[in-house]
Amino acid sequence: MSAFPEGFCWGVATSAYQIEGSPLADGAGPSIWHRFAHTPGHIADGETGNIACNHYQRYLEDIGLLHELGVNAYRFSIAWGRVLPEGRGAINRKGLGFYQRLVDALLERGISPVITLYHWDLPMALQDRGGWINPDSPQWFADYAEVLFRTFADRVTSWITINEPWVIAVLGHLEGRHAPGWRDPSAAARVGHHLLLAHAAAVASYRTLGHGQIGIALNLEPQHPAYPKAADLLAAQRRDAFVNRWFLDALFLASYPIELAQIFGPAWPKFGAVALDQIHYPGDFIGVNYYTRARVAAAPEAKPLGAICLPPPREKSTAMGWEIYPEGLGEVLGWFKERYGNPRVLITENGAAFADPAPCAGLVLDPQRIVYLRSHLRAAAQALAAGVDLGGYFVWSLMDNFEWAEGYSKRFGLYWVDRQTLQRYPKSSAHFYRSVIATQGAVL
Ligand SMILES: CO[C@H](O)c1c[n+]2c([nH]1)[C@H](O)[C@@H](O)[C@H](O)[C@H]2CO
Repeated sequence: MSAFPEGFCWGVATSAYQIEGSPLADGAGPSIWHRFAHTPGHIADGETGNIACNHYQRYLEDIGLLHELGVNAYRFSIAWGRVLPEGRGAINRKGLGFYQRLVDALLERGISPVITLYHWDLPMALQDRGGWINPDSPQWFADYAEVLFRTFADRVTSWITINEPWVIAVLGHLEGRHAPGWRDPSAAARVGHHLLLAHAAAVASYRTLGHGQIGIALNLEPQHPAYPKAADLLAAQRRDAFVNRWFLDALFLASYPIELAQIFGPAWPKFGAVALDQIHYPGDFIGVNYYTRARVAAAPEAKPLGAICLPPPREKSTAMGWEIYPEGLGEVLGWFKERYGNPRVLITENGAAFADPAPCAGLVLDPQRIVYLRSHLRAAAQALAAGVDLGGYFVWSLMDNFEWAEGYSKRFGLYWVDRQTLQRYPKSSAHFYRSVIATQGAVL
């Protein structure tokens, strides 16, 4: 019996800097990840996205892999700097042309493009104007989005404005682990707000230019007390406000959790009612990027949250050290039905990195990933049966790629990529996912 309805959106996801390579080809302007990766000490093994998976040259081959999987959708991002090398102003027709060829080739194969406008690779030229702390950044983004809405108005009907504003604000501007590598609480708070304003401006623009659906993708992670202690419960609630409700409440309730002013202290801006009303723009769907949960223990010395996350037992961990916890996907999906008016939800990322073996006779055996995907797909099916308005599921990722600060050491793909030859090899999880799609989940 099929666990998912006819018309369910089955896809895989990637992002430009992680797979394309050729970051400066055909007039493209460099991104902040080009600069960050080329700065020694930021990326494991000193790797960069200069080559990545060379998708910029091999995109037709990769569309062949999508066809082999039987997906009906493909989520990818557009590199802003390929289209607008200076981030604003003159359009680089060669850069835009790559994405036009990619979209047309997808459509020829009956695969719906789901385009992420921004997956972390801000043009360096805009970073040199302050980047996302600049109050003009929402307009920069809306102008860039308009170029793409007009270019693809007749062909693309599913858009994601921004991938994981929390990661951009926190990893990029508070912890400094991602580009642009800042460690500034005030900047992080303002970046988060400007990203929400940018999302709202792009949604408003799409309402006049497009006739499809547009949303945002959030990284969401249940925060559970490590032990049945009041202090751990309070720490988990604080971290839930910081990781999850910061953007969920802003988008759906037009308010920031009160904990954020306590967490950020004087670095938290005094947002007025107008500013809060401007960020109340969830769009047509919400994208959920789900990987794991956190087990939170109180730690007064661990400023500013007063909380730490305990590592999961090794036998329940992925190669990233993240706990394998499929129940958490059902919990997160339930939030939308219980708290936020049951909007349309897409699982825009779900997957895992494991220490995959090298190919043998052209196939990589990855049983752990099959177990991971099966358990999470079952959780998604249960949420759907419980009334969550779930419209689709995207595996992260199509193929092994540049895993940001981890370089190429962490493999999330359904296809294994030989780092010497860039040859793609199917993993057994690709065959599993193909069977899930072909049976609408009946094999789960
Ligand atoms: C806590 O995980 C985040 O939700 C998350 C995990 N991931 C992401 N966000 C990003 O959207 C991808 O670019 C990463 O490659 C992928 C795997 O790390």
